[in-house]
Amino acid sequence: MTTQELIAQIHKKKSFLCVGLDVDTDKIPAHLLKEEDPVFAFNKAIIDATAEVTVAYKPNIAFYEAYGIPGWKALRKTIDYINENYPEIFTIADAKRGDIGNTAAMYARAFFEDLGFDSVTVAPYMGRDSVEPFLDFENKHTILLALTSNPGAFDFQTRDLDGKALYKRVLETSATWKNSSNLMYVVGATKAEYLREIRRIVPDSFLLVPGIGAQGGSLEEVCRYGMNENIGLLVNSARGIIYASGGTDFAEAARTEALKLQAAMTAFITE
Ligand SMILES: O=c1ccn([C@@H]2O[C@H](COP(=O)(O)O)[C@@H](O)[C@H]2O)c(=O)[nH]1
Repeated sequence: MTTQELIAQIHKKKSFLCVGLDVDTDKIPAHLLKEEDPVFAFNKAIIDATAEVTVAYKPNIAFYEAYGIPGWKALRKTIDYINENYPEIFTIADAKRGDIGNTAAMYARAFFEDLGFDSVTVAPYMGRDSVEPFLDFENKHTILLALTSNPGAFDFQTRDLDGKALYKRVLETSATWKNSSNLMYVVGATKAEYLREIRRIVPDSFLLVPGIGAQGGSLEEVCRYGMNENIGLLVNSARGIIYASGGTDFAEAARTEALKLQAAMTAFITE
């Protein structure tokens, strides 16, 4: 998907909501456990209930890898279901990969070519040659970890490197790489106060912002400091939406939560 198509969809749906599909079989409604593929059954119901107000889905790959081969099958069915039924929706493989160049190229093939995701999250710490193989793919997007939502972000990312915080070096340096227009960045909603500064460095890039809902980040602050003239944000919520109810009404409850977030987002979108 092109960035322009993503922007058009945001304006059409008046939403920049990304729903996280982080499926834990200990948390899904008990009646689904009788299904042949409970993870896919859960995702399908969540997707159908939320697609109208959602512009991106983000399965975190850990939640599929944890179930071995059945988990990978559920992931493939999920991405195929989205691509076949909701091709206008942007898909993110939250895999946080990063390795030497020839290995990175295989990760890129796995997520972009084989699975057919629009984007993948990548850790920047092995540097240019570990990221550029992802950037070679046209109309595919590499979402680099910049300033993450967890408390451990302060262990390294905000530390000084030659007079500048490491996360700022990541933003500045990556922007000089080949095909850097295919880059987006992860910035945690719990770090909203950094967004003004981040926007000075990457004014035009899309930011994937996890950390509202269960992690306590503020949507209002993210919008106030992080929005650019193309909106430029994909705000993710997983647990706050997909586990809104543990009963048979789980999909309806997820839709209600997604609608609440979309309504809050709409207020920030000016035509
Ligand atoms: O900095 C980061 C990077 C990624 N994540 C991921 O986003 C979701 C958040 O889920 P919630 O349930 O809405 O908290 C999850 O997949 C994380 O691994 C993040 O939280 N922070």
